[in-house]
Amino acid sequence: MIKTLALPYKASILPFANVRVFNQLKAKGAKMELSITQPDDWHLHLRDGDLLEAVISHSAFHFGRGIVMPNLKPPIKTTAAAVAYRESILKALPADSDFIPLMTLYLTDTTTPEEIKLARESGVVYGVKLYPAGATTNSQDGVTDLFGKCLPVLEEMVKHNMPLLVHGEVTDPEVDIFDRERVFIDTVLRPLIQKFPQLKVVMEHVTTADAVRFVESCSEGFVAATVTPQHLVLNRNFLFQGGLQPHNYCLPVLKRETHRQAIVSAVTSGSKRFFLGTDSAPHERRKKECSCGCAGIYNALVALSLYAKVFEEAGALDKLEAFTSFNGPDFYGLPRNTSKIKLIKSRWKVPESLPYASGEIIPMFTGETLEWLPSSV
Ligand SMILES: NC(=O)N[C@@H](CC(=O)O)C(=O)O
Ligand SMILES: [Zn+2]
Ligand SMILES: [Zn+2]
Repeated sequence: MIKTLALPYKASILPFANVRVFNQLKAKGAKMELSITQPDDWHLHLRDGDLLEAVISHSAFHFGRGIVMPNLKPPIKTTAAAVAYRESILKALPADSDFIPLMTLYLTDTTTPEEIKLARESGVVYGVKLYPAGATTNSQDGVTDLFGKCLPVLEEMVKHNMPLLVHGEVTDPEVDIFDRERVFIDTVLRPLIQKFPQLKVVMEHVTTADAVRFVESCSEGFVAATVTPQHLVLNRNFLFQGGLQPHNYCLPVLKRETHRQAIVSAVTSGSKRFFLGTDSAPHERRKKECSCGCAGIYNALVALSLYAKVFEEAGALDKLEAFTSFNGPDFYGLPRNTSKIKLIKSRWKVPESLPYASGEIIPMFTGETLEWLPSSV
């Protein structure tokens, strides 16, 4: 029985997983499906309370595991808080779900090396998140001076092989918002990696050709990057298409077309350094559609369809599975999933709104028709 998350589709399905055969069938205009190892989401915002309850089933349907970001209010700064947050996620999961939340800690100027040790010993914390203070949603408590305040913690992280997950933008208001990732690489990331070559670093949601070049220049296995669907399919024109588009606003902000193309080339090249991280970031509609709207795109429903589209259009469907399902666990030193998921080449309509107890969420590509419908096997 095929389950499709209440998104009905009509298709005469020819099951197979071979991309060459797939292309032959495509040429003949037949309906097609891909079978791939269940993907994981290596950058995910699940929130808490009724927002958590509204979104959890979407991520749990598509992904085996998710690296859960700690930027709650208040942030998840301790292992004890991460353990409690994990419990509330498990409680909110649909009864038949095997989804595994991989927890993270929010790094502050006062995080202690002992906390890193506790995190590693807990067996449920898989990364420590660096938000430069003020860089993005709920980052007020983030780090103000990484090299001045966090060296002992970083040393401890190397000792425990604990990855540092980085929102890579400087916060200096003098720096143009479109340059903040590039400047962060030069002023923070490169010196950091020179100082700690053994530190595992994930540059989250890369948006520029500069980030791609930087990640490719680092040692494989130590520095990697997550890539969101929006930075693969949208450029900055989509922020202003026919008027201001708040649901296309996220941080780092969308960049110009040449940067988008560089990211597409990087992920479809088959490089092991890049893997799936949706940065799915739900906000209640009124917090996006207002005079000072929040950054964050809710893409959990559409992410796999969009990644598949990007790889298909690049003629690289044979590289999709490594990006969605192999490179992430390999980098984190975790086993790959053994279950499978299908992507059916069938048109489906994205819901216009997702109502929940406190309001509604507007999903990315609201009301539009996409191809590649994810379904369970
Ligand atoms: N990406 C975003 O625009 N927003 C994220 C935070 C983040 O990942 O920077 C959020 O928590 O809403
Ligand atoms: Zn971020
Ligand atoms: Zn994020």
